[in-house]
Amino acid sequence: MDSDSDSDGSHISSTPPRHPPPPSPLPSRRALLSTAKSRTQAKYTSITSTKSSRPILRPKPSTKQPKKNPPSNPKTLENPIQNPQNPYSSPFQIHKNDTVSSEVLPNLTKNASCSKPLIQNPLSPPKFSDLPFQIHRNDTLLSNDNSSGEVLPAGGLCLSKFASFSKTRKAILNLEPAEADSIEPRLAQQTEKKEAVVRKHPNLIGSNVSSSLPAKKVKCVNEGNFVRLNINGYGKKFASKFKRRNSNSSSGKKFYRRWKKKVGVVGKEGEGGNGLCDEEGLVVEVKGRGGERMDFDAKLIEDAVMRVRNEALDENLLRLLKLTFGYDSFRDGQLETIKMVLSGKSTMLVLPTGAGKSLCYQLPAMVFQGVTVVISPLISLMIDQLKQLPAAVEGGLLCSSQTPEEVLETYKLLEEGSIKVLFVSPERFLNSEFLSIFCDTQISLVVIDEAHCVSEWSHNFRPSYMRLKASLLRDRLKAQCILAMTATATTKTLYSVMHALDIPSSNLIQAVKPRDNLQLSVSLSENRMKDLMTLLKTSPFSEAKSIIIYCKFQFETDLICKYLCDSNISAKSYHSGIFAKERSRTQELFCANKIRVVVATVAFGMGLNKKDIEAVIHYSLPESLEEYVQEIGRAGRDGRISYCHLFFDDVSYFKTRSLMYSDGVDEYVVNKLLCQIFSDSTNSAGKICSLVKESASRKFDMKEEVILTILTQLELGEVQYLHLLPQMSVTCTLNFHQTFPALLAMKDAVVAAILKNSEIKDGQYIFDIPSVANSTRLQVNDLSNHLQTLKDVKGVHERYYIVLRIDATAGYKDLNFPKIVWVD
Ligand SMILES: Nc1ncnc2c1ncn2[C@@H]1O[C@H](COP(=O)(O)OP(=O)(O)OP(=O)(O)O)[C@@H](O)[C@H]1O
Repeated sequence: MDSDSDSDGSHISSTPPRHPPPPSPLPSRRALLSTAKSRTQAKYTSITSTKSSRPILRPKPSTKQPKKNPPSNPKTLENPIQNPQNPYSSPFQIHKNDTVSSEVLPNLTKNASCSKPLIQNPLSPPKFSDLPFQIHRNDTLLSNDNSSGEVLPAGGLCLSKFASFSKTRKAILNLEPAEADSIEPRLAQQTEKKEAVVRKHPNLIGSNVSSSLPAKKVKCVNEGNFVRLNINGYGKKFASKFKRRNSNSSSGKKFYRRWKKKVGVVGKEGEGGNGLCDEEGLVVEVKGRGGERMDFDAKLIEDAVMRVRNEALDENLLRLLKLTFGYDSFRDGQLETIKMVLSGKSTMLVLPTGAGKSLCYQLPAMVFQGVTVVISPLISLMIDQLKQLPAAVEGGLLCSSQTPEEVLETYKLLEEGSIKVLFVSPERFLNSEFLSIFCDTQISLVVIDEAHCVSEWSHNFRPSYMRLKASLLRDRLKAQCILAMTATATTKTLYSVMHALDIPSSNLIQAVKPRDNLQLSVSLSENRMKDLMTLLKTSPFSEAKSIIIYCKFQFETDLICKYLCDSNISAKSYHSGIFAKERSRTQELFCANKIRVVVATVAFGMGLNKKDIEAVIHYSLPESLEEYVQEIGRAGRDGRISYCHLFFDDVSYFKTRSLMYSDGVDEYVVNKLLCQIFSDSTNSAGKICSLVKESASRKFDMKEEVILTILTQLELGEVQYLHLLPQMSVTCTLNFHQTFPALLAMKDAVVAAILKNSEIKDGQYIFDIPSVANSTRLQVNDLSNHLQTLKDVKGVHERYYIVLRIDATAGYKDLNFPKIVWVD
């Protein structure tokens, strides 16, 4: 691709315009537009130092906030909307080559007659020239010059230079053409065959589950089901046996059928999908890829695999690539990564979204004798990746939505060696049963997808990713090699991920592909709603068919959505306060282009597989540059010009700034939490206790993930104070309907313990699983299983509990918690 001159920073090269070019923009004093081709040389160091991605735990700042300086000039800029005299009525203009951000900005400052630089006071909005919105190109990026400055490819990686990393430059791939042997004609034959034959792909969701699996055994009414168990009291309305049985069986079957139907959906490819829950309950869409499968010649592939096993030469790898994937060449970074992984070197791979990271584990997975375990944060991602496995690679999936039968079937296939690539969620690592299956299964490679989630400094930190430490992966799973992959990470994040996973700095591979099809702009706004509406009516946004509007707060998304709908713009809001099913529906409609706009919080985007998003608008400031880059990176994945606009206003700036500390905790509340866990007289070593996520969050005024982070730290620190168990719903209600409870208690010790630990309400026994587990000395799992044998469990799990086993209480008071958890 042609390189563009540094100066203009906005020329779009060789990228097809999505729409006819917008009319030449009028020069506007109001419009602060740094059209930015994102081939950049971002001044990232200064940005990271002031607004690096935040850790989940950080000391709360002193309550004595420095006094705010009064805004230097509240009316810094004239608002053309409010000023009818202003000839430049549209505040939003996308500048093309001729409008140079570096010129616009000083002019703007001048025009705005700001008496002081905006950044002078730490609580004042920063100077625009210091803001992350000027994204300059960086020609050196494409060169092999290691001295190149900071890199900020929009939608891809943002890195600042970091001394301890020796960045591996992208290899200039100069592969010899594959030997002119029989591959070409056979490939041609395959392609022909492909049109004629649609073979059933082995990597269907649930294909690991035999379709002939017996459906859940329907118990006969007169079978010895002497108790009726319900969770969280949901069975109360089914007081009568008849109603309850009906309801229970239908619900259970529905879930089972749902899963089965989904299996069918994926298997049949291309039919409508059903929802699936991820570990956090998000319902996601499952769709087939629709007849893109490539028929394959097992013999040829086997031969190619053997050649690579003998010697991982470029030509051998290329041959395998062609045969398995049908590609003629490797993309930047792929060959290098594959070779590293095949030689057993743990590697950190940073490639932009869509650059082909998956191939870097898919191909080695074929070559390795053992299993490749891929850890992925969302079920939707796992399903996508499973579907994208080449037909020659058998895949499997373990997730919370599977029935016990499906899980067992997957374990069986693993044992038999019929699964080469296994997708799991990080939460699985809480499950000792899961970990134990790998005692007899060789794991050749562990892949950590979205590896930035490992770092507390990343924009998507997940406490459950914290346990993915090299020690666990190597000691417990006996993983021979680790491949961590991400598209977006700051240097700090990368450093902490590589540190946690024990990846040497020399094993960092990054092939940065600047997103030069994104046009970035920013405007000052005093009335964001009004300005947003104007923006949406102004070219090029008025022509964009698919738009995401990011807001900080849930109420804003609802408000804007309503406003848009009232203005005949089809829109839906998306935030974590909306039911998972509805969220899934919104995503589905958006992907099918049935709605034009999704107004969302940060909750929207991970796992979103839509290539033709034409605009991303930030109604509110993102919390970090990393977040911004990731969010705008969702636009224009089809390579066509796309537009990203950010509204900057003082109010949201100050709000965002103050909220940046909301993830912080102070010593007092940490102590309160520790007291609850350890000081409770019932909580001695070996005991199990539970915390209700929502109410603990309210009680201690800490976000759920902050609590989980603290608990994980207590588990993974030098002393193991506790052991986190998989989340579960722990309140149960029992109905005894065929036998007297006391009689049953004489036969069954668990029932006896339940009676002792229950509260009786309306003839029902309500108890808490950890209390019964403690008094019976059973593990919660065993207890739950035992309860299942008494009666099917019915329950909508609305409230999740964090269940933990206390391992050590001595000395917890000496924990100087902030020192343990506060990084940096
Ligand atoms: N060497 C290659 N030649 C041609 N196409 C390729 C090559 N490698 C990967 N692709 C294609 O590129 C597309 C994106 O690949 P992939 O999904 O692996 O990207 P990714 O980097 O994992 O993206 P994300 O960050 O969204 O997960 C896929 O359609 C894949 O088939």
